[in-house]
Amino acid sequence: MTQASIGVVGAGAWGTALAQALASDGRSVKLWALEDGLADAVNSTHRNHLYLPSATLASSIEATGELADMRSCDILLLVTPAQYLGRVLKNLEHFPRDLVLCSKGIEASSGRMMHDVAHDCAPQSDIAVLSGPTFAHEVAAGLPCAVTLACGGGETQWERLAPAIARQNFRPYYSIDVVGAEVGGAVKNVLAIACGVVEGLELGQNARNALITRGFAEMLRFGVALGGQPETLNGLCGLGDLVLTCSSTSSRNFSLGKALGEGMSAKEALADKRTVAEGAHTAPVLRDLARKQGVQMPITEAVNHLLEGRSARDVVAELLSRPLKAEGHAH
Ligand SMILES: NC(=O)C1=CN([C@@H]2O[C@H](COP(=O)(O)OP(=O)(O)OC[C@H]3O[C@@H](n4cnc5c(N)ncnc54)[C@H](O)[C@@H]3O)[C@@H](O)[C@H]2O)C=CC1
Ligand SMILES: O=C(CO)COP(=O)(O)O
Repeated sequence: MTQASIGVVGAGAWGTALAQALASDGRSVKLWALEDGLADAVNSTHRNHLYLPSATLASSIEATGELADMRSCDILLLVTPAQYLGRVLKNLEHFPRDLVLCSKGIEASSGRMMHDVAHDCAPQSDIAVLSGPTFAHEVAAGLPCAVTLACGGGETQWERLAPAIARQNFRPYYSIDVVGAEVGGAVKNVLAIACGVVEGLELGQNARNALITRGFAEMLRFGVALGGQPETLNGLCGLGDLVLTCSSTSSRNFSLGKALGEGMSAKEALADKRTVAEGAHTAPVLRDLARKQGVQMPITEAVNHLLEGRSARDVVAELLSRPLKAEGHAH
């Protein structure tokens, strides 16, 4: 049987790392890069100097600046920042049967989750979500990791995707819960900003772990309200990614929060960034969706206050002054 041909759309840190993981067994992988000259630089130097300078890339990665070159792919991994997914999909001329969404966020202008954005553009394709605890630089270095691969097309899609995506050190776990997988990735980015603030203010490890646990309760409430399964959020794409991202300055979201906790203004912290801190874009739309669903998300509300310019100390004091309640309370 011939191997499915794979394309990766988006040559930021994560798209580049995914291309590298998939090319690690010598398979050829197409990689679309937006920036002028980046595709040529990747092909000639086997490096992505803009987004992942630490990695040496396989020569079987073929980068291109032309989206039209992705038309021959059987499987496309979509790895743009969440706010650009709709725009890039509109420019794709042809959609393969399998689309794998790898962005972690919610479209701010419409409140749509990524699978809704993709479905609206490509209603004939089966849509899967790949998400989990995966810092790009570690994946690109070939270190082991595991992800949730939630297949909207069910087991038959999994049977197509698993052999194309699994590698010795890159282990996908099957799920059918696309909504749960997307909620995990989108919400953990917002919570990582909050944990960074705790680090920046030097509030200690107890406070950070309280925030992770209470943040997880928010993620669960929101995910279940949208129709996701609790067991998905207990897994790699939920709790697993939350713990990773809330514990390390390798996370752009955690680092953003840390800068805010150290006293930098949101405007300064977000200025002139080539790389994306998705939580800053997701936080307002997540708050609006949660309010619409009647789901309480006090940490998400607090992150919004910070991004709107309130001082980190005031926001933390407000969180700590909330009325006491039962730990397992549903709201
Ligand atoms: N970096 C990581 O470790 C991981 C990132 N992700 C997710 O992957 C997604 C992409 O993140 P990264 O690759 O880290 O991005 P990055 O921060 O490394 O790079 C920014 C990306 O935005 C793209 N971009 C900028 N303007 C654009 C436009 N107008 N249209 C389309 N694309 C545009 C750039 O071409 C580049 O690919 C995000 O949703 C992120 O949450 C998921 C897992 C791990
Ligand atoms: O999603 C990630 C790890 O799983 C990367 O986190 P950041 O986007 O915060 O860097």
